[in-house]
Amino acid sequence: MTSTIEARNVDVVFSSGLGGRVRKTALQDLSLTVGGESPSITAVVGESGSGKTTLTRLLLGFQPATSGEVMYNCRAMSSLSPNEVKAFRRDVQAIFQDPFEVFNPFYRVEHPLVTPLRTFGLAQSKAEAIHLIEQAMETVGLRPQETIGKHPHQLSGGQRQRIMIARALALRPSVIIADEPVSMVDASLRSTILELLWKLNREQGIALIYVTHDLTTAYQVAETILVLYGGQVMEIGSAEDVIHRPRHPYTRALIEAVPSPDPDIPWNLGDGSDTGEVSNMPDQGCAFATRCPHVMEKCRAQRPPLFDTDPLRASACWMDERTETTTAAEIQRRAATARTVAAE
Ligand SMILES: Nc1ncnc2c1ncn2[C@@H]1O[C@H](COP(=O)(O)OP(=O)(O)OP(=O)(O)O)[C@@H](O)[C@H]1O
Repeated sequence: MTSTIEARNVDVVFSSGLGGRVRKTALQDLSLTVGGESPSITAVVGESGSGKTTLTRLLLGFQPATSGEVMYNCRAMSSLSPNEVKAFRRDVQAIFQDPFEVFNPFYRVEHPLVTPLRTFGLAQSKAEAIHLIEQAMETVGLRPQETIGKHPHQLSGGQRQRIMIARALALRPSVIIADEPVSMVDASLRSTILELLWKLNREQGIALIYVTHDLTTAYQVAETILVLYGGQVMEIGSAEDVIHRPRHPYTRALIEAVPSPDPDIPWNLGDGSDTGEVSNMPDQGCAFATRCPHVMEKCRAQRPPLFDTDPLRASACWMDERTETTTAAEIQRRAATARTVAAE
């Protein structure tokens, strides 16, 4: 059983301009529960300005609700004592979009990991902190001996993002809120990091909120999808229902806007399949039409049509390689190899 965070009918209204006369409702009547008995992955999907960052800040306790309440383990966040707030700060971790912004360029990359371990009393000495950091780095596929001691600019964007995930992990959280964690990494690393988040949920029972503008990656990893527009929940339901049986016109419009690798083949709507399995997807849509385990299976099988259509997107499927940096040339090389396999 993990901790529970619950937003109950929350409004967030910002006042700005002269005398605070300009009012903007960033979230309206929003309710959402994560964690609890069966911790899962909840994706919050919305376009720019829909209120994703405001929701992230609200759930992290950085943004007060104008009305409604955010509960942490059934207690109103606004009523937590300083010690309870400290426990919350360890238990609920965040991963942000830009892994460079979080680092201080003057410190070595392990600095933002050592400090919270000491602050939260999880390590009694620097040596113990380093040991915990090494473990967390290994969990996220980093080699500690090649990482510790470096400065942020000496690592790739993907490595920096994994350090941030390692930082979150080292604090043994029960909830992680990942705000656009893959929007600044390339296609290949995107899959690796999404798979990593997926594993953290499955193997360590961490509840995850995955905030994204990208419906396709939401579908790949999440059990529940919440569609946000103009600060309001347009739709919330199981990933299968939201994608295959969208109820709200806005959700349908979002789905229809997802580009297919083959422009002549629609992504998924229209064939009436209700199986819950993803068999209604055209082969060419594999990279975006499948959820995490299916993606891995299909891509390990190197399905030829996928690689013929769009090498860049297809590269997102290479889940079993922990690629540190993937250049465009490498993607082309992989696509060429796949085409050769297809020809044989
Ligand atoms: N501090 C603030 N003061 C006034 N308005 C704000 C403030 N923060 C956010 N807003 C407004 O609230 C709305 C939601 O903003 P928010 O940053 O949550 O959206 P978002 O979905 O995260 O967008 P993006 O994907 O572009 O980051 C926007 O219209 C924004 O201009």
